[in-house]
Amino acid sequence: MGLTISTIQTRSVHQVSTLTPEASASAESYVRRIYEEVKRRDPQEREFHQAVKEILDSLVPVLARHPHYMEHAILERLVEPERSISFRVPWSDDSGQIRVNRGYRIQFNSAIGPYKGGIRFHPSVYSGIVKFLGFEQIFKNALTGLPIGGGKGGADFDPKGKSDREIMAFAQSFMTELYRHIGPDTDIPAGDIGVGAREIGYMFGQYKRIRGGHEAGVLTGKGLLYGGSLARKEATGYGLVYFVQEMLAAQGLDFHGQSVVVSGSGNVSIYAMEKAQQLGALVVACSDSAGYIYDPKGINVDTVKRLKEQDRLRISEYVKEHPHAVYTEGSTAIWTIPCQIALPCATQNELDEEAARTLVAGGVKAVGEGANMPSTLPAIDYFLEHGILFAPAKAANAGGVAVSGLEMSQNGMRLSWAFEEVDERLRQIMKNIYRSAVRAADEYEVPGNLVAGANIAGFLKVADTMLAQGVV
Ligand SMILES: NC(=O)C1=CN([C@@H]2O[C@H](COP(=O)(O)OP(=O)(O)OC[C@H]3O[C@@H](n4cnc5c(N)ncnc54)[C@H](O)[C@@H]3O)[C@@H](O)[C@H]2O)C=CC1
Ligand SMILES: O=C(O)CCC(=O)C(=O)O
Repeated sequence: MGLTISTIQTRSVHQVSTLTPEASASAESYVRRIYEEVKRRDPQEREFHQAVKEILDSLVPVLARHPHYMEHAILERLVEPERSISFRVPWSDDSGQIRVNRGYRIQFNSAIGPYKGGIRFHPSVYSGIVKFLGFEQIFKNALTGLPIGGGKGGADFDPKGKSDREIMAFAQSFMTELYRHIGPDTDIPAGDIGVGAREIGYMFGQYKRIRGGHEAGVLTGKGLLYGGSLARKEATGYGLVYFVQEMLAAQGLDFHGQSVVVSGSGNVSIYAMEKAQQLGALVVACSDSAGYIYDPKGINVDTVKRLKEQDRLRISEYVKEHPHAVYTEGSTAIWTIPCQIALPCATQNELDEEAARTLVAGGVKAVGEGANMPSTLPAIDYFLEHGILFAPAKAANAGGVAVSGLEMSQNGMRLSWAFEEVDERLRQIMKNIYRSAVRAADEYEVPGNLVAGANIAGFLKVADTMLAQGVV
């Protein structure tokens, strides 16, 4: 079915017809000043600058219409974490050698609830990555409608090639410092890249050992045997597809019969592929950091699950079992495969402007971000300018943290909901997020621009709460 979006959009939404030029100019110069100050303070934190810029560009019409947010220095306060913790993580490897990594927890904003956000173990982790992720989490968590603030953590530890014992030693040492900063009512970490049920299990065990008792609600993404929620594992990927489903439905489209490319082959990617296939899509490609596989018959998700979740092998192994599929070295070339729906689910900045041009030339109709900040700012602009339906990460991948919120509720009530019940709540939350983003985009006269809509809707909730709580 054909698809057109009548107005040309970009991320920057500076022209709002109902505002005076003076109000817009004053808001623009204010956000420019904030952005320059963020860069001056921490010049090396490029990913954080990018995340801040995306939000600030969206907020110009809000600030122009409601200058009291400027008067109360809401943005100055929002871009500064409430607390940044960085710590030493010593551990010994299987040869007995002592190694040292750096751990982080950024407690960014607790206006609407306790800090909530995942932990990433990856060699690229540094303050700029943890801060961008924590900053995104503030607005994403607000969009879920649940009472959770924004935080994020991680370490520059590389889990690749490590034995199970080494992973446990690292996770225990990480928690031996982290435990004093977290708790079911203060800060509730979960997984992210390199941190899944295994790592959460080791961290939970260590927390319990240090603290005594069984505070189930201190971590989410736990195993089902000790307080985990059904459907948390599936939640980010399924939620992404539910969000894109809403976005497609508004244009009279659906997943059925569409060819889909999904980057990554981790937690988000696997369950995005599974749900897209359940809805009748043909998922033809996925990747890992080394390369991608193309399977014209449709990716066998059970094989990917076994290779990645169980055997922890490279995606290149897939072609041994499915010889009609093709493996290609180099992960970013996955975007050269023509598709109708692209779901970047691997990592930040994995989809640049050149990839966006290639996807548009190949006939892409919709892009849904499963990873955090997977598209560069020029790539987002290119999609919006070319009328591509674009589901931004902080709205589209909010299903994971939303079900984490539901896991906290179940832990608090000491009960466990059925898979179908959690899945249905997730579906409803994703619908609500989509509607809030559409409504905010309409209200600020950028209809169809879900980047601006999601940023504005998330911001308003946090900003109004901060106003209500005074200067803290
Ligand atoms: N796990 C969750 O619930 C949520 C995760 N996210 C985001 O989704 C993304 C993926 O996270 P998970 O699936 O949890 O991690 P994961 O560790 O389970 O999987 C990450 C996948 O991405 C691949 N990858 C890493 N770098 C890559 C690269 N440069 N090119 C291609 N593939 C690459 C890895 O090989 C792996 O297959 C991250 O951006 C994360 O922040 C967002 C919301 C929730
Ligand atoms: O489930 C959570 O608390 C964290 C999810 C997360 O890290 C994310 O939304 O990026």
